[in-house]
Amino acid sequence: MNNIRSTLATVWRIAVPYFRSEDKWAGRGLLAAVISIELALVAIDVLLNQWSNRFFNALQEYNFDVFVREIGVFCLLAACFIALAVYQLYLNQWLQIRWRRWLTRHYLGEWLHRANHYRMQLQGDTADNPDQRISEDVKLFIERTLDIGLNLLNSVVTLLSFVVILWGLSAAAPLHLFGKDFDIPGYMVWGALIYAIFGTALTQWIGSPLVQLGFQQQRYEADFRFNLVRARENSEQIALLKGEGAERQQLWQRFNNVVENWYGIMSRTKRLTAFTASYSQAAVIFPYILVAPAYFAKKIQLGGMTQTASAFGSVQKALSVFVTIYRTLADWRAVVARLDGFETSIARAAAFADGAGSIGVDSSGGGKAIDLRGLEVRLPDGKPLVAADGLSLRSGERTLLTGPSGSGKSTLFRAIAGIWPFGQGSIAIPADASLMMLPQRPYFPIGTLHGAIAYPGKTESFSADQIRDALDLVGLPQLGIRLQEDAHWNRMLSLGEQQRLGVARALLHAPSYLFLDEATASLDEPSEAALYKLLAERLPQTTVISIGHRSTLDAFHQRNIGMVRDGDRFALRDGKPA
Ligand SMILES: Nc1ncnc2c1ncn2[C@@H]1O[C@H](COP(=O)(O)OP(=O)(O)OP(=O)(O)O)[C@@H](O)[C@H]1O
Repeated sequence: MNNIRSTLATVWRIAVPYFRSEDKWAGRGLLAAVISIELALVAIDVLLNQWSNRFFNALQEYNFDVFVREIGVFCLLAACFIALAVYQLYLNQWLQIRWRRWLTRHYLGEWLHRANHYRMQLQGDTADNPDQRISEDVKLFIERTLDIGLNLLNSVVTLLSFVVILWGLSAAAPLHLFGKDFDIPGYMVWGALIYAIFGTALTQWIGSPLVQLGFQQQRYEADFRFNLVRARENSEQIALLKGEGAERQQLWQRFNNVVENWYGIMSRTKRLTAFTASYSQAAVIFPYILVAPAYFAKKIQLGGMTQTASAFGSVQKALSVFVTIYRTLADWRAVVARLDGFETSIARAAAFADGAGSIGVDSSGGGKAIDLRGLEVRLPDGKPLVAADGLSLRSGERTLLTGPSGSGKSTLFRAIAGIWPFGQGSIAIPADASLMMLPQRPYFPIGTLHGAIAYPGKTESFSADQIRDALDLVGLPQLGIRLQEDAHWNRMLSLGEQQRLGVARALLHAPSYLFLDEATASLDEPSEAALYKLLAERLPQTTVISIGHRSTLDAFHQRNIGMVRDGDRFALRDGKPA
């Protein structure tokens, strides 16, 4: 029960913001329309139930006039039913896409906000495969929530309407057994209730493992898909290392998880279907058995019997809603749990960004330098990595940071960029400063070369001439004619060419602080020197902080800072490490 309550609370938390958003009037209007149509459909069911009494009585009495009139009534009811059903589906789908559009934008906004996506990865796998959450789970959540909600609403209203009818019919056809009448008020209603309770309890008992199995299935499928994509992305490395065998084996292992879990689902579903199919077949005949004695004792007519059977069917179906939607319900709960995990993980990542106990980045200061105060950078598990108290990166100065591999140079850059929360102390950044990080492997979105270089700015922020000039400067004039070509540039260009493009990007954006993390390490020394010279000439106002291992870099920097071991961590010292 607690479980159900917490699932419903989560559903409420995920669903309600849309109906309070800027699209609330469209959302509320469509929802109201869909609900109203559902109620109208139940009303038609009630009318059809009464119709069946009149129709079958007319047949039994060979009354042709009534028969013809009732055919007309049926056609009218059926036409209304069809029109309502068509529009209900149409409006329901319309609501789904508007709701999904809003929720997807909301999640994209939160996920891609201030490095939340990166911190979520650092936190472990509470929100594995965010792509699945944002694309598939949002869609399923909306579809299933509407489906289940409408089903439940239909059941409640059907129940209320038909219980009254069935109660009346029970009085008209008293329970007649062994030649005697038993006076049990509403005995058909009780019959339907007992039947439904029995069905629901057994369904829950047989089907409950399906919730967990469904959750796992989605996870294994997403894992398998993600690793296929990863193999595709790294196809060159795999081919060069002749890693196809290893790749096949680990993909196969992941796929085996999918298969094994699927066998579990199959065997459970088989049992559940055997039960639910028997249950619904028995439900067809059960009311006839209950009223047959009264019918054969000539206490009711054929119409009364048919109406009773159909009313019993409606009450029983409404009461057994759980049995019919069990599979959907199981999937839905798995989807709700995943979206809940995703939201929690985003919230934790966001809290980390500005919470206590993590590194604080203050970019509202009025100073002229980036100041590290009491900074202690740690690993996610809390182990100390770098102590950097009192370091000041003064405006216009060019600093080279050196130190052993794994000493935490890149992580220090991440902390300054504000994406590494683990640790304590603060980093003050001048309010008007713009920071740009150039890593060893720059990232280029798939698209035109023009857009890839302008990234993260908009394509139109730079003219084709500006981009061509920058390409000439970094030694890639041959790319000038390919600006409009769509490609996966990270795959197409050599690492050295990508690094030159990274420098072109920096020239165009002209940040006030430029951090180069081995950003030219794949180039030969003369080319690297030429690029550093270019940066000094073209960006004289920019403060440059580089990480690099080559001694030739010294010539382009005024200051050297070394990382030296200090107990269980590294500390910063002016000058090169010994
Ligand atoms: N996401 C992470 N989770 C756990 N440990 C990490 C993570 N990222 C980095 N580390 C660890 O932090 C340490 C410092 O890594 P970092 O990349 O900052 O070193 P570096 O000095 O830049 O090394 P290199 O010169 O080889 O590039 C390494 O031991 C690394 O394994």
